[in-house]
Amino acid sequence: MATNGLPITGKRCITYGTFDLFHEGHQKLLQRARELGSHLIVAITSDSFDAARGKLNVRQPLMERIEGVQNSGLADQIIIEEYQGQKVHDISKYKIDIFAIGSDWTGSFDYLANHCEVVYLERTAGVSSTQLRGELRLGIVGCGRIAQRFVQEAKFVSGVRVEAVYSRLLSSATEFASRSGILHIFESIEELLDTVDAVYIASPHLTHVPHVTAALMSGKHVLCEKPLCFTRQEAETLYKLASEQGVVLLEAIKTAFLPGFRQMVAVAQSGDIGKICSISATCTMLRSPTGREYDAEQAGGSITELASYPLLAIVKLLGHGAIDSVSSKSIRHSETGIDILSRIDILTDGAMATGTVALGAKAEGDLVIAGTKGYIYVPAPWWIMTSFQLRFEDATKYRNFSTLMEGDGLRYELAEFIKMISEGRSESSDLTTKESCAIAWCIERVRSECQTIGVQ
Ligand SMILES: NC(=O)C1=CN([C@@H]2O[C@H](COP(=O)(O)OP(=O)(O)OC[C@H]3O[C@@H](n4cnc5c(N)ncnc54)[C@H](OP(=O)(O)O)[C@@H]3O)[C@@H](O)[C@H]2O)C=CC1
Ligand SMILES: O=C1OC[C@@H](O)[C@H](O)[C@H]1O
Repeated sequence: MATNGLPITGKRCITYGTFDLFHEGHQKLLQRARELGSHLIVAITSDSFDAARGKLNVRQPLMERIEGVQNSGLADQIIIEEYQGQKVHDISKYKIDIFAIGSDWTGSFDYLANHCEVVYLERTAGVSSTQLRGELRLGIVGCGRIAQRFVQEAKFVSGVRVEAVYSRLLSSATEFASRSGILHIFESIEELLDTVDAVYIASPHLTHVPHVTAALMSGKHVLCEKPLCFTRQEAETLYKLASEQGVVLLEAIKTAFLPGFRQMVAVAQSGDIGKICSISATCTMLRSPTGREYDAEQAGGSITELASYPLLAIVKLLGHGAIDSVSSKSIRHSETGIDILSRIDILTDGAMATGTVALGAKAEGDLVIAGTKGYIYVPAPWWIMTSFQLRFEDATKYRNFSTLMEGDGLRYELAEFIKMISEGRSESSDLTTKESCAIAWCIERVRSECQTIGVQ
């Protein structure tokens, strides 16, 4: 008898894994799996499947991981695992007798016992891909709403451990640390910086520049919440400092790192919609007038809180060097004076863009990118996009795109940050230094020349 062209002489065994940085533990596991039968199939996870299930810090691309398994000489056949539920299909397709997997998964695959024998293999103690990748010790500065979400998301990114926290108030940091299982709490940012390899700055806007500066000065990699700063000069100074110190500085505009946004940018730039001539991006989030976002002393307002998102789309799609003019109009809050709704207009040679942001008005948060041949429509909330549609004059010729986004999306920026550090890269193509500086420049122009058209 033959299955997929392969003769069967005994039991057929299958095992699954990522096999990143192929090591002795993998070798021994495959050896044990091989001894269970006469034909061993090794299923290696595809890059996109790993990303979709939240395994975001795999060092080697699929081809290199395949090579690692091949070089072991232990696999009779290698296949790729691409989707959830594939194991059941594989067992039937390849006429599998035994499903084998490391004992760290004990219990997880008992459901396959209806299809074949399930064996959990002993793992080699003291060696793992995680160990080989090493774990970056991350400190968090500020422990408010975004930090709370971030610390949960960080659990899904391998190669990093949130180790310490510093906040303005020791009581806040202590409470946050005990809720999140963080070991070290510090009363000063300097003490925190002494203990970690990298920091995530999640404190309010006006603290970003001093905190980032302190971290870079002490040679730490920095992931900083948006907006990184309010002027181009500040942005350029910070990136120069990062480069001089040989560390990574990344602005955490989460949208830039989402699989959906990456794909949308690629489609927009593919020529399918022709030449981009107009962008309209709206981002509104109602916030309490008593919160940080309405506090003028803390640089509150719709522009500082939300403009990073539309500006990211505009700068990414029109080009960081293409912007000729930036202007804006705002409606302000009668009591605090902050802008509760602002419209930013950007012109380039041959294209125009509008970003609308609001903390005190609600609108459809969609994104429309118009081109000479068609347009892209991204439904609300586009800044955490998971789908978009390509549309044309002939309304029947649309194409739908959808991508998986795990959690609330923050894990992707962290995964890119960790990858940059491990690969010794100072630039991310998702959000380049120049793009981040251009966004800071637009915020600077808008803040200095904004026309108030009324109060509410
Ligand atoms: N990417 C995203 O989706 C989001 C990004 N953000 C960005 O993150 C930043 C923080 O926003 P958010 O979490 O909403 O804010 P919060 O007001 O909820 O939290 C801010 C935290 O910073 C602490 N803090 C205040 N001043 C200082 C200081 N001088 N030094 C250290 N810590 C300080 C406060 O703690 P304490 O009790 O100690 O004063 C508080 O825990 C903003 O810049 C915002 O734009 C915000 C939300 C979402
Ligand atoms: O960037 C943001 O996105 C999420 C919101 O909750 C937050 O206020 C804003 O800063």
